[in-house]
Amino acid sequence: MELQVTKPDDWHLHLRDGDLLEAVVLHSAKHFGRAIVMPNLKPPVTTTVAAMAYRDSILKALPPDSIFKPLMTLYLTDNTRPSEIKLARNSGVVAVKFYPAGATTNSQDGVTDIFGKCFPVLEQMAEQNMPLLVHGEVTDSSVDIFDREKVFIETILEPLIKKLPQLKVVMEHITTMDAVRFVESCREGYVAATVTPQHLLLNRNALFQGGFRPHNYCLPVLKREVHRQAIISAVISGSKRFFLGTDSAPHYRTRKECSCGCAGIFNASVAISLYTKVFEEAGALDKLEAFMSFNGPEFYGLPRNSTKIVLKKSPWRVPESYAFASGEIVPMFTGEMLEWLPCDI
Ligand SMILES: NC(=O)N[C@@H](CC(=O)O)C(=O)O
Ligand SMILES: [Zn+2]
Ligand SMILES: [Zn+2]
Repeated sequence: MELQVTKPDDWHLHLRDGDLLEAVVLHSAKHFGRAIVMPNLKPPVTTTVAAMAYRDSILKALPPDSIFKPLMTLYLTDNTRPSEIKLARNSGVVAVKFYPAGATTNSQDGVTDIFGKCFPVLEQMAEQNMPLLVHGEVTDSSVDIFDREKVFIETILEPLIKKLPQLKVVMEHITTMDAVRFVESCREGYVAATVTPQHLLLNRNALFQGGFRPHNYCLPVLKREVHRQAIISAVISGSKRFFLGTDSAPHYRTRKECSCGCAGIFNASVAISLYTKVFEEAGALDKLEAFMSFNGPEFYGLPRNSTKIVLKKSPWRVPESYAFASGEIVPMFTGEMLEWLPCDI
């Protein structure tokens, strides 16, 4: 069996820099046309100048014949100025990322009060039609880690959208039925969400299957089965509000398997196979192409990719790990068999 689809894009991706960038970028460039590249480097990409330099280093890490296009983002801080947004827009930066300070990997320079100092920046973004990409979790240590997305929606996102209804917002890597309901309740074309393979295929039991599984640890953390089911229903509904964002977030094996392991799952090499598995198992392969290749560009006001890929039903085994001179990276579904193989035409 074969399925032809328009080449997908990845609307949420971590490419890192230095050795790690060189190690992972080809996995994304192989099957995705474009990717929104997250700015949570050390130090973070807070200026247009830094975003352009980062873009250059990504392009340099690609083979000369690659047509993969990195779409750049800025990391919002309490000190970002409205003038930086204008500059970013004019330089081709596509979005601004809002990390609540302390919410996830390399977020310590993130925002402490979105309704305070950042507000003029958000107004400028709404004016420039620049989307705000959100890591939607509160950081309050009194809020249970499994409730942080829900509380973020209630205390930050709902009031934010009320105050600035013209601002485009993407709720990244949604994990709960609360997020699904929230996104569905907002104005189409203004609020959307990315969905990862891990939040479609794994519930929180996957963190503790026969022992602790650090390679299934990401943020927002995996949730209960009811939430996973709600996210599947959302993506197979055909709604334009949901689109592909892998959140592929590589960390070396030594940084995952240790006493304080990093959050993040590397899935760039398996993502298309895994999304296809989800849609096939839900009997919704007819909705896969819009989710992978149409809804994202439409939200961002970009054209669809003009080339196609083929998904072949041809079983293959996911490597146990990818070894590089700089270290080893363990992919999602390590060592397991997958049914669908994405191929270029
Ligand atoms: N998802 C993760 O668990 N980690 C991401 C950060 C993020 O997307 O929140 C990372 O950069 O490692
Ligand atoms: Zn995040
Ligand atoms: Zn991410």
